[in-house]
Amino acid sequence: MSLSLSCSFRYPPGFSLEAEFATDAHVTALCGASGSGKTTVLMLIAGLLRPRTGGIQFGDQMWAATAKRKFVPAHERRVGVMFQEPRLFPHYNVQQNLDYGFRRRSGDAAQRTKAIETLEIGELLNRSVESLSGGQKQRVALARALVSSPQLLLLDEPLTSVEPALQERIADYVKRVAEQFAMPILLVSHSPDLVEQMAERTFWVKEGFVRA
Ligand SMILES: Nc1ncnc2c1ncn2[C@@H]1O[C@H](COP(=O)(O)OP(=O)(O)OP(=O)(O)O)[C@@H](O)[C@H]1O
Repeated sequence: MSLSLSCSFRYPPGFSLEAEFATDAHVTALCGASGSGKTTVLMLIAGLLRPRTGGIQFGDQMWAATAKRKFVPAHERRVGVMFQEPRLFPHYNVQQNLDYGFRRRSGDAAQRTKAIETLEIGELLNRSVESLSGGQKQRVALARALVSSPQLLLLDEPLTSVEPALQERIADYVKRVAEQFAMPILLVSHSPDLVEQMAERTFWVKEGFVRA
């Protein structure tokens, strides 16, 4: 499944972005310094921001085309997003957070079991989200995004708070999910090492420019 962006965006106070790239890799990375615009690209793809000019296409679906005044809203794109700060439901426990992702999009039971095992969250299922560490929350958020079976998964700095011993395993797992479940993944990272481990294709983001 291919994703292509040819668009621009500007935050009112000044930061502007131009993205011009296309990929059909299982795992694609956007790599760049802090403040270069990586999260802004993810938000445009997720439909949480609207391009100022140009368009965004995923497979045969045109998600945004400013010339045609077309904009498909976030909830119609079936995109899973894991933000840098895990956005879990604080009043639900871990199990209930996973159930939310699973039921919402009739997920795959084998994938759910595998996600729990690989991310080592089996012992956390009855814990409240508030009691988890940053790395534990990140693993739960990643599992929730995976079990909701999106057609595209966006991960913002997925392994930053995960301890190094687990990072490699999770990186391998994410790669396998992208291949086996036909779920392309676009991830954002400032770490070239991590990107090298996970992604088949990398695009560099520099001061608001992303180019193939
Ligand atoms: N809501 C906003 N309003 C105005 N400017 C913003 C807004 N959100 C982000 N910016 C600015 O846009 C630029 C790009 O931000 P973005 O979050 O996309 O960068 P990033 O590469 O993901 O950074 P980091 O790696 O630190 O998360 C930054 O200069 C940031 O200050």
